[in-house]
Amino acid sequence: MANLVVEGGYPVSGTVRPSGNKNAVLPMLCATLLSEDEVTLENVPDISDIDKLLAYFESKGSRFHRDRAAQTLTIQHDFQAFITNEAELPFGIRAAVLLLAPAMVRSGNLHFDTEAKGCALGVREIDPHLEILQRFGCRMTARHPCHMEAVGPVTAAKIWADYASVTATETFIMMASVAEGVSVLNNAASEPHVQALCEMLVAMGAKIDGIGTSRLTVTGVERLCGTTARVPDDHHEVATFLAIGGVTGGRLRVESGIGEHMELILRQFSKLGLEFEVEPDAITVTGWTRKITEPFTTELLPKIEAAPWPYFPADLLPQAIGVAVGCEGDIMFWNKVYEGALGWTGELLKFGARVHLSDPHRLVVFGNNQLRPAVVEAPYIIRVVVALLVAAVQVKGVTRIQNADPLRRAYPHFVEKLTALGAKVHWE
Ligand SMILES: CC(=O)N[C@H]1[C@@H](OP(=O)(O)OP(=O)(O)OC[C@H]2O[C@@H](n3ccc(=O)[nH]c3=O)[C@H](O)[C@@H]2O)O[C@H](CO)[C@@H](O)[C@@H]1O
Ligand SMILES: C=C(OP(=O)(O)O)C(=O)O
Repeated sequence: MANLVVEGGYPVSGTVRPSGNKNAVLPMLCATLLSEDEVTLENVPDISDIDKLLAYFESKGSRFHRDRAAQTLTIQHDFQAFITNEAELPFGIRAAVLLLAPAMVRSGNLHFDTEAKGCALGVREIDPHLEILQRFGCRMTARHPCHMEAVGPVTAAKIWADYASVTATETFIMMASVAEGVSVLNNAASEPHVQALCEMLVAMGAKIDGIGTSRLTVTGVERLCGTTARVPDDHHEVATFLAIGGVTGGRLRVESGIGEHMELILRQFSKLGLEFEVEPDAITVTGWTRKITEPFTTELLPKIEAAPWPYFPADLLPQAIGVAVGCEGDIMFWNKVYEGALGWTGELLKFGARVHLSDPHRLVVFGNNQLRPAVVEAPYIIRVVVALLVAAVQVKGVTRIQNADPLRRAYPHFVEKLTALGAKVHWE
């Protein structure tokens, strides 16, 4: 495990372009297995989750060409190699669960361990995925490790999900795209990455209605063809750059055309005193007042709530908490998604921040802290490493973030990018 050493107090300024969204490229890459043709992905981030998926595909004889400098990846699968499903699914990444649907379509028969956990945010359920496979006509014949087999052809399903799960929606979309008949998912997730998967599949010949809404209707097709698809820029990385620029007193311009996805995100960060200039193809953080916006309703504590899209994303709540510890007022953070996503906040005490974990979902951050550099321990949660970094860059002195490796799962060359913008940060 590697540690990050951060010397805070230096403005992070300039212009930067974000990378492709990890949570978009992963389902897009898994969905390439639905076609026999070559698929090219553009704006592919150089992250370790991709390396793990490609190692899996390589073990199955898939051919690919990856140009890291050009950020492109061309891949083609050998369908025959998937008939015996012997390769182990990758460990330590949630996206392993996204291989279940396309591998089942290819092989009709799947042995796997339920180890598709990813970040340590609480229980990472696999049940919704298994239920979707069953509803499309697969049968479970063994548990732990699990064995599933297709009973006949994949046939359409009408499902009303318990909750809007990102990866379970993606599993549904992949199954439904090639199932016989018309499938419907109610309570579908609609995150930008879910939309990106839908758009790629439509370009491959899939018939999907309701993209970006909570009800998806998919008419299955016999064959999906090859395509070239662009991975959308990562709205998490855009927001992270803006947060870091703002709390360091920098003026940082992030160039990207994903402004349509940023409105609510920027409004929540504005509650923390960050100031922005928005142009069609760029967002610039121009200042940080440190003042929390007080609600007109005086009985209310200011709050930022994270929930499935179009709410503020759970994957951005830690970064917002990292900003809040430097503010002058009090504010509550509410993670309506994960039951284990705020346990790490005790690490903030080491910076001298005062925080109160009301229950597993709600945290109050108190203002006017006298922050100091610290040695902190990152859990296996990508966004928490970033949150600790957001806290560290605003404090003069040297902070050490131990076990910061999860950063490499989603933020390509992040330390190099920050260094080029004036931050003092390095791996040790
Ligand atoms: C590879 C990938 O894409 N990972 C993302 C995906 O994970 P993933 O698809 O695993 O996350 P889900 O959307 O399934 O939600 C995670 C958990 O939150 C709970 N839950 C969620 C929604 C809800 O309305 N009620 C509820 O209780 C459930 O326990 C669920 O297991 O979406 C998460 C939520 O945006 C993100 O944090 C992850 O980065
Ligand atoms: C939680 C995350 O990822 P994963 O679901 O892949 O662990 C994340 O991207 O913040």
